[in-house]
Amino acid sequence: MLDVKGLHSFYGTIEALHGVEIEVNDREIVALIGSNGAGKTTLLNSISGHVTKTGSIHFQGKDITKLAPHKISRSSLLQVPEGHHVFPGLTVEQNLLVGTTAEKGIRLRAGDNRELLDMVYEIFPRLLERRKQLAWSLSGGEQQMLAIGRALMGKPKLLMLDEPSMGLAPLIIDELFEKIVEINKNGTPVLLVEQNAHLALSVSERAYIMERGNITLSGKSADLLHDSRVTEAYLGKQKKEQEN
Ligand SMILES: Nc1ncnc2c1ncn2[C@@H]1O[C@H](COP(=O)(O)OP(=O)(O)OP(=O)(O)O)[C@@H](O)[C@H]1O
Repeated sequence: MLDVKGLHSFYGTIEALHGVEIEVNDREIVALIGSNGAGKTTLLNSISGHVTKTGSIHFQGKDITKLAPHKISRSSLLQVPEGHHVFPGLTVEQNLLVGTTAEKGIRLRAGDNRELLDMVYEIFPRLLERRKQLAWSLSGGEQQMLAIGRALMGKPKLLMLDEPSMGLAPLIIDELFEKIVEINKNGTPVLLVEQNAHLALSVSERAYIMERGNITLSGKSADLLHDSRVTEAYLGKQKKEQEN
């Protein structure tokens, strides 16, 4: 499905990723874990075509290494960036309809997209309740659901989520992650960037641990959940954050 080999990514002359290799298979949730600055966002942005790189990225057997970002998203490899990016002055439903434009040209009429809207509303009933509300008036959790819902409107063949739990209260995070599992069970593979190692490992099949631009550990999430190297790295990060 997604196969990244020997990936080196650059900001100007600075190399941020040093030969990263990951793969995501059909139907999997794969987690990418690491502390601040490890290179997780850079990896997602490299896959979606926003960062200069060398190496190779294949998606569904096609070489997408050199494709422009809009062409990559047209092949239904869709990314939900960090932070709850919504169009604040549009309603919930208008935000969702914008999600269909990447693939098919502009079509902002609900009627043309009824099935897709119904599918998103079934996963996120809260968005249905709030469909006429302006997006700025939603809570952080609802905005994150809307950002994910908008990506679902593009019928992703792979969904890349960057820190969906960022800034959300624990109960909302639990609800959001149940939805992510549901989306995956409906057939969409997910590459999930998440600093909360425990949460990420609990919902994923496999995981990669990133440190300073390298993958340092990978394996089945169930095994990594009990691996002292993971626990220690995660607790180390928490400790550092508490000190700051
Ligand atoms: N636009 C940029 N220009 C220059 N350097 C950057 C840029 N974005 C990220 N970096 C650097 O690349 C490295 C990886 O950062 P990245 O944001 O990918 O890490 P991350 O694991 O996603 O961390 P976070 O959890 O903070 O988002 C860091 O050293 C960071 O300072």
